[in-house]
Amino acid sequence: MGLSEELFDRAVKVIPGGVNSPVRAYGAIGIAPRFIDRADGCHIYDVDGKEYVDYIDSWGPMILGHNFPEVKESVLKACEKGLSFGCATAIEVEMAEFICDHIPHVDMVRMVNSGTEAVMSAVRVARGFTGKNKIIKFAGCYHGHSDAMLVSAGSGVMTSGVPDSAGVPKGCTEDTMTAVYNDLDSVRALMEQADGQTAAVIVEAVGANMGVVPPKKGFLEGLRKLCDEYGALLIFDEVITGFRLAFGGAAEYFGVTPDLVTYGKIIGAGMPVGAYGGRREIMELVSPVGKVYQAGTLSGNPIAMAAGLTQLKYLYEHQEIYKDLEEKGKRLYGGMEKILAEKNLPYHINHVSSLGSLFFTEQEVVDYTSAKSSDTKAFSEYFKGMLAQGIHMAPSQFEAMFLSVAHTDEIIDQTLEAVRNYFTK
Ligand SMILES: Cc1ncc(COP(=O)(O)O)c(C=O)c1O
Ligand SMILES: N[C@H](C=O)CCC(=O)O
Repeated sequence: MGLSEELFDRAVKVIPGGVNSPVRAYGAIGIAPRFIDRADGCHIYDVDGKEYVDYIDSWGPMILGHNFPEVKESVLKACEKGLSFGCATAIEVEMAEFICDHIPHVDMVRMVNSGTEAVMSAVRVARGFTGKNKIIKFAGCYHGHSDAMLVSAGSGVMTSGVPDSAGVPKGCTEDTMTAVYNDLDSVRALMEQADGQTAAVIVEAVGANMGVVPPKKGFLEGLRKLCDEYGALLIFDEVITGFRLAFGGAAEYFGVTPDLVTYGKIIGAGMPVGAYGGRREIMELVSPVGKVYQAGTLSGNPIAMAAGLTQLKYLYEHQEIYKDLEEKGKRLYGGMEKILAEKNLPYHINHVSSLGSLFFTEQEVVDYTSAKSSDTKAFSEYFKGMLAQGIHMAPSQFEAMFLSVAHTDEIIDQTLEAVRNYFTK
């Protein structure tokens, strides 16, 4: 028994499921999770001293790779001044100015501590602004674990086969309507049903919590039009795509402008941060200027701001990174597609730039239903086969693989070799 197994045995006695977030528990895999000691570049090391190529990247924020020197230094420097003041700071103003100066659809932004908080707050603002209550989300899209969003959610909710959560009163979700991803007719039907009472449509512009599901051509543009037609706000949840697909996130990548946007872990470079922002007239409704209450003791934490701002500035000044990530994505996911074809395997790869998923299904995956047709047992065997070869991926069929600039061509080719080995059984 290794140290990870020993730690897991101890953990399950004192932490529900032994983990602080469900998907980490390897629930669908049936082995103890790897307990991680440290990470550097594209590698992660477990407590047993094993090295893995990491394709989780802390679920997205490590765009520059783990332990990126400038980010680490900024954190150490900020720590010397104190860890938290619960008061206004210069760095949070700098962070907000930087985002507002460089993201055209963000005039004002409010920092929070997680993606969950960002979405919960954005939805509240959308309701406050429009004076309407109904929200449309998409089956298989995950927007964190606030009560109103735990309806047909993706990510860990999908992996564990729990369609909704216990403990969420019916009243909290009765205004949440669920549409089919990539299906504009389903959105129009709900808008009609809501009879002018839709406050907002919230969408992951690239679905990344039912595995990676790209928007079909015209889908995001269609959402924009429907929102305008029915007087609803369009919210892009860019917790995964923001500053990753392009500096301006999915909005820039696909050329569609949302009214509100939510960010998460990426703007903290891995520190616990979230943010929501958008047009001035909407954001001016947020307390203390407006009537929509939202607060947070640790919001705008100076250490998190230092890490995040350093990463954002680096990304902005080195935008060639986005072309590089696109190329890396083609090399990895395109390479996997070729291996599947070589081996006559009917499975599907979906990818958008650095995000990708291999689905163990013969169906093209375009929405929640087709994602769910995947053979999760086959995924689980594949996961174990890749882990044994030193490749660390999300332990669920319904999560994305994340590339960083630290994944070199050589590392990607080694990963492809591991994929080929696995399928040469
Ligand atoms: C698209 C999306 N929105 C919201 C969240 C919630 O963020 P957090 O886990 O930081 O609360 C996540 C991930 O967890 C996410 O992927
Ligand atoms: N899919 C989630 C984030 O994007 C997984 C992270 C978590 O919930 O722990």
